[in-house]
Amino acid sequence: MNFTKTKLMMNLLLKAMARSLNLEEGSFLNQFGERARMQARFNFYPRCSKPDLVFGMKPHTDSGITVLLQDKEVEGLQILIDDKWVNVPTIADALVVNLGDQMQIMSNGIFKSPMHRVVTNTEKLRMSVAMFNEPDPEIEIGPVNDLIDEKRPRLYRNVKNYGIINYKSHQEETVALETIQIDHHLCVTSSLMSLTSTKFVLYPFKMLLLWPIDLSYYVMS
Ligand SMILES: O=C(O)CCC(=O)C(=O)O
Ligand SMILES: [Fe+2]
Repeated sequence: MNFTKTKLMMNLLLKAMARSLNLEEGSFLNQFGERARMQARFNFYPRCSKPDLVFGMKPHTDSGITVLLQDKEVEGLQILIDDKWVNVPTIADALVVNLGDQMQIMSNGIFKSPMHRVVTNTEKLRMSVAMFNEPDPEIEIGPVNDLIDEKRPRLYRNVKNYGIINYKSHQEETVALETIQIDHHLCVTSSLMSLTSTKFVLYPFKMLLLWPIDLSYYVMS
């Protein structure tokens, strides 16, 4: 994967996501700033004789927005849907896009940051490449104003350098989002739940998105 091209694709996605919520195109992208971070991680999961005891990667949520190139054949990535771990299918040459906590924050809870993990197996090793795009840690990010109203009050405080908060929570096995969550009356939260359920959506241009979004106007060259 190429850094510049991946960033261009992520920028398009961020604009498309904003438009899908009838927001101004830069509502998410501008919060990433000129000095947004882009990091790559190459994951190697060897075969394991005790896959029921050993994770490839323990359950976590990503911090920003992630584009993942999975192993062509070997499954291993799972996301948590309704308290059940569900395999993310392998599709040759497809990119998996995963939204992290900061997208949940900026969208005031509309886009979900799915809990995910990687399991090992006894037969085959697995590899993946993840590209992580995060807002400039110096920039304060927060829910887009147009997504806050009486029916949908602000769910998160503004925050800077969320990557570090998420990293520390991962080490301590606590939930990072809870540290910046603003608690409201229960009925408000439950009305939001119907909007936020995570789904797999497969698009003709081979992108597997781990959240519901209408990208019908968006064309990849
Ligand atoms: O290897 C994978 O499929 C997922 C890796 C992952 O979740 C991560 O690097 O954050
Ligand atoms: Fe991840």
